[in-house]
Amino acid sequence: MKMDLAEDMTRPSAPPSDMPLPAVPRDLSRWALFLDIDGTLLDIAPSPDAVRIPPDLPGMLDTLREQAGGALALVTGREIRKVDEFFAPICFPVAGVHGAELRMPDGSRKGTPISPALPGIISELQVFVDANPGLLLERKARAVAVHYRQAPELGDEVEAHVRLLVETQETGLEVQPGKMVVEIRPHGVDKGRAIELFMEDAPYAGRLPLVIGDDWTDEAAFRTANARGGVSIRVGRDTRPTEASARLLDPTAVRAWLASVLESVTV
Ligand SMILES: O=P(O)(O)OC[C@H]1O[C@H](O[C@H]2O[C@H](CO)[C@@H](O)[C@H](O)[C@H]2O)[C@H](O)[C@@H](O)[C@@H]1O
Ligand SMILES: [Mg+2]
Repeated sequence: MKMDLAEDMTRPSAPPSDMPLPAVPRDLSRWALFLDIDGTLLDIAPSPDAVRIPPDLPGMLDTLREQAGGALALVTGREIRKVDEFFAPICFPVAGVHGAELRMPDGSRKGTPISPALPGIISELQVFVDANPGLLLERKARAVAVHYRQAPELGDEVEAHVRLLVETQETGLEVQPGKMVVEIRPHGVDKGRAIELFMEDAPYAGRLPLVIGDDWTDEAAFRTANARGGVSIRVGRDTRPTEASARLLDPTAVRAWLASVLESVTV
């Protein structure tokens, strides 16, 4: 059975001593904020559509964006259309599908081509999921995810099956493991590269990236933040290796920390 180390909420709540809590930035004009969604801003739920959006979260993020001169983006494995549903009516700049879709602050979009191999892989995965109760298929335009949260004992089998489909032929796709999920995303994209693209232009250019994330896909974003002298904050209680330099324990702590950032700049 796969270990979902990144989110075992039953563990004691003390952070590892070598990972400090992040300092609260006082001058938001120096920072560009890049925030992951699932497991960071939102608590993990039993299934992708069961997440709860805290009612005050969209407004708080919007105020943060305003206080940061617009230099905030959501960087997520979700599709942009799903992010818009979550935060409606507010439309944030977004890197969706682990960086395969981008919406810039002016509303312009960039996206990687859809792999011609994807429809066939999705059909095969649907058969696999139908044959294994508890598995759930999440379809995206450029990607697909097999969730095993309701059948954790199938984690290894899911990953092996997905790797077989993706890695034994030329697909232009890559396997992206996550929390109780194995995803397939376009080759050559990651959250770090997405942040680099945002950082090329106003209002992000010239600022320091501050990245908050909780999962394997966020490690590329942490590397980008670190390489640019920014701050990388890992969310979680476990001790798995990470390139982040600071830690917050869970999404509740993230939301409280972001509220404290706002307080420190608006007082
Ligand atoms: O990059 P993120 O914003 O963290 O998105 C990563 C994936 O998150 C979602 O799946 C995860 O959250 C679900 C809801 O809490 C949970 O049920 C699932 O087990 C997690 O893997 C989402 O469904 C994926 O599309 C995202 O790529
Ligand atoms: Mg996440």
